[in-house]
Amino acid sequence: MRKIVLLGYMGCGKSTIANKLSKIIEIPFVDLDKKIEEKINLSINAIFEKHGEIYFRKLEHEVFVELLNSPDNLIIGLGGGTPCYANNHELLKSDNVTSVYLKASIETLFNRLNHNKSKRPLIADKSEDEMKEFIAKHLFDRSFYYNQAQYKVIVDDKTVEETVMDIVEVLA
Ligand SMILES: Nc1ncnc2c1ncn2[C@@H]1O[C@H](COP(=O)(O)OP(=O)(O)O)[C@@H](O)[C@H]1O
Ligand SMILES: O=C(O)C1=C[C@@H](OP(=O)(O)O)[C@@H](O)[C@H](O)C1
Ligand SMILES: [Mg+2]
Repeated sequence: MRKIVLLGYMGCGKSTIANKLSKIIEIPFVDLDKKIEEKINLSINAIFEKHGEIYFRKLEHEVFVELLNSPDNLIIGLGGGTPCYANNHELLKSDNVTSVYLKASIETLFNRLNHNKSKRPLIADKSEDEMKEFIAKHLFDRSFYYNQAQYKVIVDDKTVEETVMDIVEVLA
């Protein structure tokens, strides 16, 4: 069954946009991070703290594969790192998957993440100056994987509704 997969850097809006898109196109939304948290009954922060990032990436891969193999039509909101580990980007090329990269500038990401970092272990402890540099470098490293997506939607200066409508057009 069809899977619509939203990917992109932390803070680009995957979870927010997927939630709204789900209501409009009437396909259920599953957030990969939430599914991971439910599976082992720990928050993302606690998984990183107790078990480390490598364990998280393994779990993330397993849950992503489970979702892709589920018999339902689904919108899947990935974590920012999902396409960049365990060859997950190859899974985006499956016939039943439509992948959409929500592309945000460093400035947009910085503005959104600066007030919203406590639940994101990779940036939680960073100062403002460190954040800007970290996002710039990290986004550069990850762009290769994000650019594997079938479609790209720019999210800068758009409302949630505008981005959702752009995705609806791409999917039509
Ligand atoms: N136009 C917008 N589109 C999407 N998110 C926005 C927008 N403006 C502000 N935000 C905020 O940015 C944050 C995006 O976070 P989230 O949806 O969790 O992104 P991701 O899942 O990609 O990390 C949310 O706090 C959301 O309310
Ligand atoms: O970019 C990353 O490596 C991560 C992004 C997070 O998801 P969001 O992109 O939804 O914040 C979450 O999976 C974890 O904190 C790691
Ligand atoms: Mg998210």
